[in-house]
Amino acid sequence: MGYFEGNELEENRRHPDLLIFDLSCIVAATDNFSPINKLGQGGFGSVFKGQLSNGQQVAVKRLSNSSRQGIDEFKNEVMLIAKLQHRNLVKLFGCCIQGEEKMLIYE
Ligand SMILES: Nc1ncnc2c1ncn2[C@@H]1O[C@H](COP(=O)(O)OP(=O)(O)OP(=O)(O)O)[C@@H](O)[C@H]1O
Repeated sequence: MGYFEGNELEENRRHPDLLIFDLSCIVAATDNFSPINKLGQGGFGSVFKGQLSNGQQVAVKRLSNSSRQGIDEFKNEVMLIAKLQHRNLVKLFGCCIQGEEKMLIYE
């Protein structure tokens, strides 16, 4: 929770469905970011297909180390997308921030 403090924590409370995923859970879901599971590549980094232990299919957007995007931009994207829920947009399930790893978990 260290990254989500003050106003951000308040935002997080308004979006109780937004989950903070454990890195080990994402590693297991994507078979350690196996190239076989790669869905595509964006400006932010690679996107991987994954399956959570409960069977839920997810898309994991992994910030590449070479990306210039920092923790502030990452937090902005999480908070912004969380507010942009719409039937025509993929749902943001949550994020994972652990060490150098920053990821967005979408439907
Ligand atoms: N939720 C998802 N489900 C299935 N495939 C996805 C999903 N999100 C992204 N992808 C795949 O990954 C690719 C890259 O997605 P991403 O959103 O990172 O890139 P972008 O929006 O094209 O670029 P940028 O990050 O510069 O805005 C997409 O073109 C798509 O093929």
